[in-house]
Amino acid sequence: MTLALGCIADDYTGASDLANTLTKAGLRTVQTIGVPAADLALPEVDAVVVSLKSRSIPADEAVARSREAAAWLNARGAGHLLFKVCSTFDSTDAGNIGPVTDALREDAGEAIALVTPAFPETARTVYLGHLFVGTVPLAESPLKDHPLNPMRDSNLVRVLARQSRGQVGLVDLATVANGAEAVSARLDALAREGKGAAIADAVLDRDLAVLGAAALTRKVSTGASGLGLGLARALVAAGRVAPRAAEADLGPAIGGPAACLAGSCSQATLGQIARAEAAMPVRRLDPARLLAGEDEAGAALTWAMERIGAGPVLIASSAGPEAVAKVQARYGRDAAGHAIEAAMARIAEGLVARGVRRLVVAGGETSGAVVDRLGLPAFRVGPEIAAGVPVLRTTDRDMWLALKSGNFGGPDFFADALRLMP
Ligand SMILES: Nc1ncnc2c1ncn2[C@@H]1O[C@H](COP(=O)(O)OP(=O)(O)O)[C@@H](O)[C@H]1O
Ligand SMILES: O=C(O)[C@@H](O)C(=O)COP(=O)(O)O
Repeated sequence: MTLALGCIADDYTGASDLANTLTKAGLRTVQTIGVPAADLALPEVDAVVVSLKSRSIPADEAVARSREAAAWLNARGAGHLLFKVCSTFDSTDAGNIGPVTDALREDAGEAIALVTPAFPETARTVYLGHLFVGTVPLAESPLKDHPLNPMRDSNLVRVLARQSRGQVGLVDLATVANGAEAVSARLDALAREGKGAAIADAVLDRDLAVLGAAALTRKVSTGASGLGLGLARALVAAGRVAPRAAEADLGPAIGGPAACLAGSCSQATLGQIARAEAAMPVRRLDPARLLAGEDEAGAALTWAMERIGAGPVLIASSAGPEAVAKVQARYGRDAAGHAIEAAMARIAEGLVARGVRRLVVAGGETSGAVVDRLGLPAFRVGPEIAAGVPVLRTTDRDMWLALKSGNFGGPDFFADALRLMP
């Protein structure tokens, strides 16, 4: 298998978002969980997205895992490596976007990497290096209150510079408007000035096509699904991939009980949980009881099993910024996050042990904890539920999943997802 595109995603929901974008653009794509075993049987594909859970771990560990993934992808002939990060640039001043980009770029012998989280389809645009989420700058968006990585600076040149060893430059929209050659020339000029990375502006899909073509002339780039779309279009335009329609049939219906788990505290997910109350029973975990050592997970599982015969159920830990701040002040940010993720993973394991084969999970870290606990090796990509969220089918057993980035999906996301998981 020779890969046209090798991708390393820093979380599992981000990986399925990218796999969805690449599939829609005509690339046969598989999403693996972690760096695959050497003997993992994979279908013939154009792109592999290796999902890591490396967004919120120490930078040196994120670098080591990303290098392992790069080695696996390079061994399969990956023509270009895309490091997939969040379209809201979720990270802290300690990393990990800068350190991983630096490491992958240096290993590939490149002087500079193009970096852009722009993803216009989900209203993430970058202008003069400033990231906008919808109509507001990143630092005024709900991401300012993210439980793990509050984003309080919209200027990504500054944000990335704080995480990087070298300096960071800008490829502005006026340059992007002049086409891929102009972008490449600007990258060369910035590299001569000693810059190791450059944030690239993009506000429309056509800007992504330009950035994809420019990125493809180098071995490594960093971005969200938007850059994935640009790279996919460039690969097709260059004749390096023959585009194909997405697989229509991922296998027979599975049926049986279905459940949803939500650990994201994003505004979008909070609204989706509120809407789900009209459609299914909803159980809210009490983080304070859970962190005090009470068996909240066991109680939620018992609650679920009493109801699941009658239809899907939703279990959520999600809470608004004030409640999250209270829990974090008492137990610590990371300890609280990890304990809640572990409880969600335990609930998922219990549900699957009791026959659930249709599972929707909201939240990147939450999805990572759940999928790791279930030991799922890889997914094939099915139909799109909402922008950035596909239905997934496990490759080693009959199970449907949807891994939803906290911020994505329409108001009725949970019901929308279950409708596409027969
Ligand atoms: N009520 C809560 N209080 C504090 N932290 C929470 C609460 N509910 C969930 N969390 C934690 O918040 C984090 C949410 O991150 P994640 O699952 O990646 O969602 P998103 O996709 O919105 O980023 C997780 O670590 C989760 O365990
Ligand atoms: O690029 C995006 O916005 C998503 O693909 C993504 O990475 C979201 O991360 P979470 O919100 O943590 O799920």
